[in-house]
Amino acid sequence: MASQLLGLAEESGPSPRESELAVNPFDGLPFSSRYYELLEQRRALPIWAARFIFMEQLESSPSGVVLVSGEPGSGKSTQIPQWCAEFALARGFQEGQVTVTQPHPLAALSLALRVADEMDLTLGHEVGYSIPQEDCTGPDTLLRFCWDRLLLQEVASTRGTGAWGVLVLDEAQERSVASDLLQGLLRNASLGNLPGDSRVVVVTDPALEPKLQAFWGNPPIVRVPRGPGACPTPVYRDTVPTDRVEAACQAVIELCTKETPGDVLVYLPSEEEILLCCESLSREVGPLALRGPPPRVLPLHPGHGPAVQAAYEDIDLGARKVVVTHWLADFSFSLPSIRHVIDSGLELRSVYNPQIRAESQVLRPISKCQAEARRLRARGVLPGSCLCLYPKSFLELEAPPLPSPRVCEENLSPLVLLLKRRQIAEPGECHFLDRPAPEALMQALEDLDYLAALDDDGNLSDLGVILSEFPLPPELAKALLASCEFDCVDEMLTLAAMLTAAPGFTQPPHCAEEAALRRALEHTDGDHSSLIQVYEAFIQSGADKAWCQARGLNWAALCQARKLRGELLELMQRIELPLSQPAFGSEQNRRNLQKALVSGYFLKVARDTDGTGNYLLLTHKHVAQLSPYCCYRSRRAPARPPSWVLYHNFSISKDNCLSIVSEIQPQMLVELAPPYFLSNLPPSESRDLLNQLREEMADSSIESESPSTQEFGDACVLQ
Ligand SMILES: Nc1ncnc2c1ncn2[C@@H]1O[C@H](COP(=O)(O)OP(=O)(O)OP(=O)(O)O)[C@@H](O)[C@H]1O
Repeated sequence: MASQLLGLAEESGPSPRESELAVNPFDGLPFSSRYYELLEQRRALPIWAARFIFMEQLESSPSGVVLVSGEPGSGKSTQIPQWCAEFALARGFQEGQVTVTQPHPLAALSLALRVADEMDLTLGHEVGYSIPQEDCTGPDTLLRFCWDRLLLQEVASTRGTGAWGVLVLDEAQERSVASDLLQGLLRNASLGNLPGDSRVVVVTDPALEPKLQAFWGNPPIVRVPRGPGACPTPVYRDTVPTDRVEAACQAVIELCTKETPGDVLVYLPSEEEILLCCESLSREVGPLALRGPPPRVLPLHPGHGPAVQAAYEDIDLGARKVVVTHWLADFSFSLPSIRHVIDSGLELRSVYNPQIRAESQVLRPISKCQAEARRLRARGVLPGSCLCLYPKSFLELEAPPLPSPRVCEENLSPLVLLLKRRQIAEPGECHFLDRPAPEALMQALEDLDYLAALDDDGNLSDLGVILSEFPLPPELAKALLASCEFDCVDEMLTLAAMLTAAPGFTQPPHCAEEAALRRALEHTDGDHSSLIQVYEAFIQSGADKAWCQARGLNWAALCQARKLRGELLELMQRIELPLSQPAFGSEQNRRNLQKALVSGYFLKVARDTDGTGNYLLLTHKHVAQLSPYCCYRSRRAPARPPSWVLYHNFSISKDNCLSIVSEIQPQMLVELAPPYFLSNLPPSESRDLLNQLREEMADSSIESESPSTQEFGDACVLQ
């Protein structure tokens, strides 16, 4: 037994005198008093009772796989990684470090902070984390928390060591694409870098246990016993409120005025509603005549960044915390002080439709498993409450039992590119927990083929190999590669970072002054150039937060874009791609940028056929409008909207809109898109126009090598 070998302080529970002598086996330093303070809390977690059995199963599992199943908050995410580290330490870390995956980057960061504290080790040294644009690990890191998508990217590309002694796949019930795929690959033993005597621990909510048990072929299961304390019986509303934010605010105020003790957790469907609710509560709870200090209202969603950690802190002792969140806190972020839950029963999720290559924001009931997880958040020794802002029949009739597998709801092109990368598996053959729809896989293969990422045999081409190195959607990676050819790498790097970090305006300006400041950042060439202009102005401002606030820009997202840009630049230098000097603003640069963009985004082109602002998408007969934040709509004296546009996103939710849009010339499309893509377009007036243009351009290039065809002629190297 690993822990017996180590004789860890946890086993014996030393007296204060003994504790002065106990030494942390991971860094050789004496344990601090904080370690013992946290050890008391750890011992009180339900999972502590399963410690012995877990260590035994980890040691002796015939397949090397152990399944851990337990309710939210029972201590799985914080304790299992530490026990795995003890196991690996007893074996001298011969097989490599312990890697723990999380489906949300913020959860990986937050857990690394907590576990480093509990283990009395230094974050960034023995315990680290890897999330987008932040690698807080070092050569001494023994235990790493990692966003699951990053790990998948690491094992598929040449980045990272890829070796681990124990791999913990946490929160399997969330069904992220990366977690499902990693399980499929491990199950097939398709990962060449899987070391000989390594272990895999899959951690889940009990609701997914039977499915995982069958998938993994009956591995040993460690079931975490139920914790002490009662779980409140949910109280249901008779109807679903028309204004969820208002209903949630009123319920919080009622709890506050009744002075019912305990922190409150509010679940709303979207980030937008979380922000509205926080604003409204901050206004309304201040004037309440309460005995203690006013409640602290805290948002908990990905856009709030590392500040979400405040939900765990007790800065203002005695002040009630009201944490407003969404699906992010269904299974992650166990806050022990919560006693009251207010649940809207809904979630807003982005769902991809491969047939029309569009994202839609779908407002839907949460699964029964999520509803139960939310209710369990109010469990505790003190009496709690769970108010459901919907009738009991609502979820009984409409909700699925488990969260939907994301592999059935996301664009699979990046996934297929990764699978093809190390010939890990043919996407059609990979062992998925739930198979994605065949048409979704077909669309992904078709798109990769159009992007020239595949060769004639359907394997990854040389270009495809380079594309797979980038942590970007394939079309954006292609545009970045094309920028090497068209001498606009500097600008495209900025654009790739800005499109990924998405720091654009998402709310209307608050006042005339803000609107004027925003207008000054708009570029006549379209939204893509505006994004570059915003980034450059942000850097010139010295990355100033107040500068961003005055313009309604997300400062944290812009900082993230700056980091990502640096990361992409480093990657390009490492794989020795040619770079080019900045030239933003020149006419030549303008054209080059358009060419690079069209090279990657030719699949996302639309045409306004009659000047009314109704755009017909080229790849299928769908009509869309420009987003309200598009620069062509906010111009003071709008000229006729551009006829041909290239867009970054098409969303078919409430607004059916194209966002991040720039004008293009159809000639450029004819030159830069693969000819068979144009031939395969569904019949339309636009396709006829393009084919006509192609013939004319072919004729004129035979007659004379005109400057324009010469200019486009060098463009097909990447096809
Ligand atoms: N980031 C953190 N900061 C401070 N304390 C934390 C943090 N994460 C967890 N804890 C503490 O550890 C306890 C156990 O949480 P843990 O995340 O291990 O449970 P879990 O079973 O994994 O639940 P979930 O499935 O919700 O993640 C919490 O009740 C809380 O006291």
